[in-house]
Amino acid sequence: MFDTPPSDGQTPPRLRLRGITKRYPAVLANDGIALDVAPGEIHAVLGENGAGKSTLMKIIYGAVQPDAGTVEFDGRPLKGHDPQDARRLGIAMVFQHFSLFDTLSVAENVWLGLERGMTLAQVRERITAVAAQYGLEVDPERPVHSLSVGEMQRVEIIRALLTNPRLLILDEPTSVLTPQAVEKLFVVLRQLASEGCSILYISHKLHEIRALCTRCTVMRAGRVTGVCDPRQESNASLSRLMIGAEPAELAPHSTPPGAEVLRTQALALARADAFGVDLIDVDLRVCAGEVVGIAGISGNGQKELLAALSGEDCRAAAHMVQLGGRPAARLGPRQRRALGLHFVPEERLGRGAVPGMALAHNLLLTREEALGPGGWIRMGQLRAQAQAIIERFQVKAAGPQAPAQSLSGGNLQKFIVGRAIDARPRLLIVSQPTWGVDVGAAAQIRSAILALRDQGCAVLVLSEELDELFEISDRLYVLAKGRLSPSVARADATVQRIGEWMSGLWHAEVQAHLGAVARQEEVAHAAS
Ligand SMILES: Nc1ncnc2c1ncn2[C@@H]1O[C@H](COP(=O)(O)OP(=O)(O)OP(=O)(O)O)[C@@H](O)[C@H]1O
Repeated sequence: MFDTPPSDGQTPPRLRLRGITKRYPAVLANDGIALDVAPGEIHAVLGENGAGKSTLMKIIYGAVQPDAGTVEFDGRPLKGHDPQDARRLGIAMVFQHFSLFDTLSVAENVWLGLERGMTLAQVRERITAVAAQYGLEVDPERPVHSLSVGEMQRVEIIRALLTNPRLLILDEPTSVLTPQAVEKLFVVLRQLASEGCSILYISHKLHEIRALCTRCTVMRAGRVTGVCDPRQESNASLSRLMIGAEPAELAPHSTPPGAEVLRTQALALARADAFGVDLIDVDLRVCAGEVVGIAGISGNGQKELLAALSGEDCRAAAHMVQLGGRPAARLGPRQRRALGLHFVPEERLGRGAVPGMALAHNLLLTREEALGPGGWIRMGQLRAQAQAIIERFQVKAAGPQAPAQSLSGGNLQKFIVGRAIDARPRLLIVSQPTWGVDVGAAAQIRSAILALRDQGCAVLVLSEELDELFEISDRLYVLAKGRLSPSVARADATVQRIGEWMSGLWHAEVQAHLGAVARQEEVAHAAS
C-alpha cells in the first residue's frame, strides 16, 4: 500500500513537495504535505471534499502561497512563484472552476493565457488543430457565454495542452465530459506522459484513477494518509482509504408513480443565440414519486431544455410546459417556484451561488421562508436554516456566514443541492447532481434524492454520467440534437442502447418496435 516514489537515484523528480502547510481562518487546509512526482508519471490525488487537494494544486501552480514548506521543480527550489512563473517553467493547470471570460471568444480566452508571440489567427489555427488531434471539438470563434459547461471544460483542457506543459495539473477535468470524451482525453494524457510530461490528476471517479494513474496520493483533512498503486486497488479499498468506509448501497424502489407533475407537449423553441440548439417537439412526462433521468451529451439542448423548464426562457407557448396540469411555459422562475418547482443549475458558482455572498444569504436566491413583510430578512431564521442544511448534508464550511467561494467545490455542490432538497419541492429538476462531490457525498445526495421521491416528489435528473442515471432513475430519456427520445424503463435500458440513442439513433429502433407491435396486433386480429 505504502511505497516509495520510483527514482533512478540521479534524475530529480519533476516535482517534490515537503512540509507544505496552508492555514485558512477556519481550517488547516494543508498540513505538512510531502509529495513526489517523477517525470512522465501520472499521479492521482484522491481525497474527500475539503481534504485540501485544490489548495495543494494551487500552491504548486503559484496561485496560492503556502505558509510553510518547499516546492522543487526539476530539482530547483521555487520560492514565491506566481502562475506566470509557473507557466514559464512549463506548469499548466486546468482549474475545477472555469477561469474563462464570458464575453470573449474561445480563441481570445486561450490567447490571454498563452505567453505572447502568437497572433490571434495563429491561436485559432492551433486550437482547431489540437481540438481535431485530440478529439476535443470546439469552435474557436464561439463566445464563451454560449458554451455548455462540458464545452468550457474542453476549452480549459485545450488551453493547457497548447502550452506544451512539463507538468500538467488537472483538477477534476472530466466532471462534465462524456464517457467517450474521457476515453479520448485519457489517450491524450497517456501520450503526453510517454513524452515525459508529468501529470497530477484529481478526480473523485475511482474507476478513472484506476484506469489512468500509476500512483495515487490519498489526502484526508489536509494530510497525506497514504500512497498506493491504484491499479492494485479496488473501488472499495480506495473508498476506504479516502473516507474510511464504503459508500452505502441504495435501496431499491417499487412503489408505482402518482399523478403527473411535469409535462412538456411538443415543446418547440428556436435557439436563443446563434450557437444554441433548437428544441424540437420535446414530449416529456414526470410523475409524482418517480425519478426520471435524461441522458445525453451536453450541447444537445440540455441548456435550452433546462432554461425552458426553470422559467429562465419563457418564450414557448403556455401549454408547452405544464406544471401540475397548469400551463406554465410563460411563468418566470419565481412563479414556478410557487408551484413547487426547485431547480439546481449545472453551474455552481455564478448561477447556483453568488461567490462573494455568505451561504445564509445565498439561500435567498431560491428560498423565501426567512423573508418577512416588506422584504425584511429575519437573519436569525436565515442563519438557522443555512446551519440546518450544513449539518444535514455535512457541508464543510466555517458556518452560515462563510462566503460561497471559500468552500471547496464539492462542499458548495452539497450546499446547493441540499438547499433544493431541503425545500421539499413537488418537482425537483437537477443538472449534474453529484458534480465534483466525493463518493461518500455522492451516495448521500443520491439517497436524499431517492428519499424525496419516496415522499412523492417528482424528480428530473439531467446527467452525462450513465452510471449515476442507471443507479437512481426509474425511467430514462435521451436528449440528442434537440430531440427527446421515447422513455424507457430502467429495467429495459442498457448502457449500449442508451449510448446509441445518445447519437440520436432511436428512430430506427422505435420504428422497428412499432412495426413489430403492429404485426403482432394483425396476427392476433387474424387469429380471432
Ligand atoms: N479561499 C479560501 N478561504 C477560506 N477557506 C478556504 C479557501 N479555499 C479553500 N478553503 C478551505 O480549505 C479546505 C480545503 O479546500 P480545498 O478546495 O483544497 O479542498 P478539496 O480537497 O479540493 O475539495 P473538493 O474535492 O470539494 O474540491 C476547505 O475546508 C475549504 O473550505
